[in-house]
Amino acid sequence: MRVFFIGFGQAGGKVVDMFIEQDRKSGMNNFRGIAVNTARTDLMGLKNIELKDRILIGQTVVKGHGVGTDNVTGARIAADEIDSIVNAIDTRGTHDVDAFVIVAGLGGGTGSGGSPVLARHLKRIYREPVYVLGLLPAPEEGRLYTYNAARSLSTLVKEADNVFVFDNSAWKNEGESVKTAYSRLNDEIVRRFGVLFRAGEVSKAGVGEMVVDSSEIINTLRGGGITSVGYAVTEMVSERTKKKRGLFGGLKESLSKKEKTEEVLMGEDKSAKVIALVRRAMLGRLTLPCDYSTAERALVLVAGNPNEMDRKGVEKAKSWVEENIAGVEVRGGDYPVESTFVAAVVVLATIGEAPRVRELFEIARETKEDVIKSKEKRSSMFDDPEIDPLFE
Ligand SMILES: Nc1nc2c(ncn2[C@@H]2O[C@H](COP(=O)(O)OP(=O)(O)OP(=O)(O)O)[C@@H](O)[C@H]2O)c(=O)[nH]1
Repeated sequence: MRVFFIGFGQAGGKVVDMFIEQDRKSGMNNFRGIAVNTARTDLMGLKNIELKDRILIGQTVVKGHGVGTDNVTGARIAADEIDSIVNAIDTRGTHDVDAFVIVAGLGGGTGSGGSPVLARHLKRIYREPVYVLGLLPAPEEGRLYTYNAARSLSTLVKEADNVFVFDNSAWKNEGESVKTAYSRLNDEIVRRFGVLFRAGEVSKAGVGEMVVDSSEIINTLRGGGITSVGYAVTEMVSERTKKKRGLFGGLKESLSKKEKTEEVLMGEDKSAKVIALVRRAMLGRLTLPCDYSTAERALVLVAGNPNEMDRKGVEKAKSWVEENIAGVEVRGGDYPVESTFVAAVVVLATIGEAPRVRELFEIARETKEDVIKSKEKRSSMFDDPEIDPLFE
């Protein structure tokens, strides 16, 4: 899949910078990316996005210092400067792009407020789908972050074609602060979404048996709403690969009778391993912990060495996923890469129930009520008819 990333705000910029780095290292050149921010220093800190692709907005309003966690200002600045953002995207080239992915921390100001505005405009201008990868704040960051994230997320589900959610709090370790966890969390994000977004593109390892096309990813995400992604990885080198690579590698292709029997057993073994890997991906830690049985659609992607791929295994794993989600649409296939590792990605699309999202909205509702009450209290303190102001 050819993806155009837009990193909005500090967190979004950092994550997109890492996607670009990963893409460069893989030599595949599938990703294109720009960063948009109201803070000059955040843009200066990026390493892989070219200087000309770092767009500073809101200079006349915040003078390059960021919007200070005010996402209403973030949204206003994005709306005022939408032409220059879209222009930067256009200049970078969009003719061969399969999808746009906006990445943003939903708890802050610039990315939280700006990403729904940008999603709306991109959807109006382009035919390609517009997805958002939204990072949820940890509760310890305070109620303002939670309130911002709830407002941003509720707008994003209306404006974007689908929202991938990554919950920072689900991924930081017990006792660890979210700030010290960032680089580990970002590695996790880029690893799983990198495999997903690169699917369908021809890698050095060739073409897969059951190739996942970008249209399958797009169809999986068609239902909108929010989506969570599972991932698992294992080292999986069959005896045959080892033998081929080993001391006698290349000397003989014909296997003895005993070895042939072993191959058949290994075939089944490979299939069982693929199924186990996919189960681990879906039942393990998801980007957003959720009730997977409420997912409307799913995509199963197995990436690894073509020798270790097993069509039957992928098919059985897809059936297992189908039995466990609400809907019946499960797409999937393999994706060959030159590696001794095999990774499974399970996309649980259009989820109906995620406790963290419910909690986020609950806290946001209470926060709004508290803010209104304290405003009323403050204004009543000065609201004394006996005391005349100096002038009206
Ligand atoms: N996963 C992850 N989350 C981050 C990172 N940096 C910030 N966040 C989260 O993103 C939210 C804040 O968003 P930022 O991107 O820093 O804010 P911004 O969009 O630049 O907006 P302002 O700074 O208010 O102008 C918080 O909930 C942070 O926990 C990061 O590198 N990785």
